[in-house]
Parts: sequence; C-alpha cells; structure tokens
Amino acid sequence: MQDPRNPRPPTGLAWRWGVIGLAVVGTAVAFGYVGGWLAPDRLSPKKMINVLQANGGDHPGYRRNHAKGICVGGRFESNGQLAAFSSARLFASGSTPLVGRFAIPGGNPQAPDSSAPIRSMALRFDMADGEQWRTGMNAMPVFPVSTPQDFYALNVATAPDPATGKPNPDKAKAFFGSHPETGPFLMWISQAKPPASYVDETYRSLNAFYLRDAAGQRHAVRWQVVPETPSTGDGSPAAGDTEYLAADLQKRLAAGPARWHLQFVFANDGDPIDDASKAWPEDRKVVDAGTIVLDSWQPQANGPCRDVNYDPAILPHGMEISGDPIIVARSAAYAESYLRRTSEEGHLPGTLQPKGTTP
Ligand code: HEM
Repeated sequence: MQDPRNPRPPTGLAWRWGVIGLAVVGTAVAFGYVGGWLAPDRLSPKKMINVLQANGGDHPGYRRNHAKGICVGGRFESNGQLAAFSSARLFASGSTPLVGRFAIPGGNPQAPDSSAPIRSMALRFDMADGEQWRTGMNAMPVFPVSTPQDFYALNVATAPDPATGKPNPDKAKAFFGSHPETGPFLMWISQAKPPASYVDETYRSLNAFYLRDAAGQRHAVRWQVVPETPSTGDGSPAAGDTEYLAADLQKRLAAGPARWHLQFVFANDGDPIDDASKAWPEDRKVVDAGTIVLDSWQPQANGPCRDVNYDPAILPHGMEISGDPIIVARSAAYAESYLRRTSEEGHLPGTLQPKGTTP
C-alpha cells in the first residue's frame, strides 16, 4: 500500500511533462525558423529592405526603392478586346478609375532625376465591385537578374563605397561577370537614352503573369503601357536641371490628358515565363486592352498614392501570378517597405523619425 505521507507521482506524469517539453521546444524551433534565427543567411524581406535602405540612405516616410516620385490620377478605358482572355471585369468594355505614381528607382527621394536612366509607372485600378489590380512597371526591356537572391547580391555588389560614395567598380564587375543573365540588361543600359519626360516612356511589367478566361483556360502574358503620342525631340533636360520630370508632367497635364495603350503580349509555348531577365521574341501576339488616361497630378507627400503599396501580387479574378520567384519576393519586400514608411509617417516609437522631430 502507498504511504499517504509520500505520494508517488501518478503513472505517466513524466511522459506528460515530456510532451509539454517537446511542444515548448518545437514552438521555439518554429519561431526560430520563421524568424530566420536558425538560418541567418536566408534571404528575408527585412534583409532585402535593409540593403536597399543602406544603399539609398535613411529617408523616413519614403519608399525604400523608387523613393522619388509623384502621384497621378485618371482612368482606364477598356475596349473589351481582352475579355476573351481574362474574366476580370476590368477588361469588359467600360471605364475604371485609377490611382497612379511615376517614380525613378533608388532609395533617395532627393536624388536628381538623372540619377537613374529608368522611370517607373505604378497603377491601382479600383473596380466598382471593390476588386483591385495593382501593377508596378519599369521603362526597360528586361530585369537584370532572375531571382530575388541575385537581386539582393546585385545590391550588395553595387553598394556605395564609403570612401567614394560610388559603387566599387571591381565588385560590380565581379558580380556582372559571374551573372551572364545580366547581359541583355547591360546591353540595353549601355545605349539607353531616356526622354526627359515620364509621358514619353513605354512601361513594362517585366514579370510574366497568367490571364484566366471564362472557360478556365490560362494564358501567359506580360504587359506594356505604350504612349499614344510618340516622343519628339531628343528630350535632353536643360543643363543643371535636376527636377525636370515632375515639371514636364505638370506642364503636359495642364495642356490636356496624357494617354497610353495597355497592351498584353502573349507567350508562345517554350517562352520563359518564370524569368524576367529574358525577353520574348518581338513577334508575339499583342492584344490592345484599352487606354490609360491620366489627367491630374498631386505631390507624393500628401497625394493619394502616398500610402498605396503597389504590390504586384494584388490581382483581380481572371489574373494570376506565375511561378516567377521575383513576384512573391516583391510582394514581401514591398510590405516590409510599406510597414517601415507608414510607421514612420505615424511617428510610431522605434521607427526612424523625420529630421527635426522628436519621437
Ligand atoms: C526582387 C526584386 C525586387 C525588389 C526586392 C524590389 C523592391 C522594391 C521596393 C522595396 C519598392 C518600394 C515599395 C513601397 O514602399 O511601396 C519598389 C518599388 C517599385 N518597384 Fe520593385 N523590386 C523588385 C523588382 C521589381 C521588378 C521586377 C519591377 C518590374 C517592373 C519593379 C518595379 C517597381 C516599381 C514600378 C516600383 C514603384 C512603385 C510605386 O510607385 O510605389 N520592381 N521595389
């Protein structure tokens, strides 16, 4: 009989403690994995944004890439021609309002307009039923690299050298030398002569996506936004002018709306769908979906585009992401950038504060 003054633990208690211990350790390991502590070399959205922020400098409240920009407003007038390939309501005939943003790449919102030969256009289409399509496009034919890891490595390799404030040419050369997929981008950039205007540019999705038609059929596409009025003149800005892009846009919109055609380029079998560093041959089928009409602008400091995250994975029914790993990495990185900049705008504790303010 058991001595009542010295009770033995009930059978199985050790086993139960073991299960609890395992659950605690398992949870800690899961946190460690998700938080990246177990794999410090793994690329996380934070790590990606840290390198962009290190290269562009600390500019509280601004995007960590494409920091210098301007908001625009307007509409998309669909001609109905894409409706056979996508069930998205946006592509039925009719007009849909949009909130847009033009920008130049880089993390410094005070950079001169000539600091990058690339301009960008971002659009958010707001459909009557509450669905949205968000897209960010660059005026260039291909992306330099195929993977988020290589985009990170490119940013590390081209980081400004503290001694000169410019990228170290040897490191940049070593990166490009060991990444042959950057060839088409380097070829383009060596000859790029960007116009001194956002209005004269052709903007491209670069990443491929799928359209899904009403019968459930998938179509791999990239899209491009092509100006209705071809550019005139050589487009060079006046010597010493560093703010010509916004000034030109304001002047052009004061004279009337600016128009682009939203064109979808269809892949042939065998075209690379998941690699934005590879162009498709020129002869691919193109469907003109309608006209982007921009008729107003607002400063980004308080305009409607300020707090928009142009996340490329936000798509209406009838459009889907492809397997291109850059699309989901963009989604995660834009969220991290958005969280930082909106937290700074809200002066939340622990965030970077604009100069001259107290947390
Ligand atoms: C892994 C690759 C990429 C990374 C990490 C990256 C990162 C970023 C970040 C952090 C922003 C600022 C987001 C915000 O705060 O709202 C941004 C903006 C932008 N990116 Fe990317 N990007 C990548 C690839 C691309 C590609 C392939 C394109 C293709 C066209 C692109 C086009 C744009 C555009 C247009 C904007 C400006 C959006 C706006 O005006 O708000 N990016 N990018």
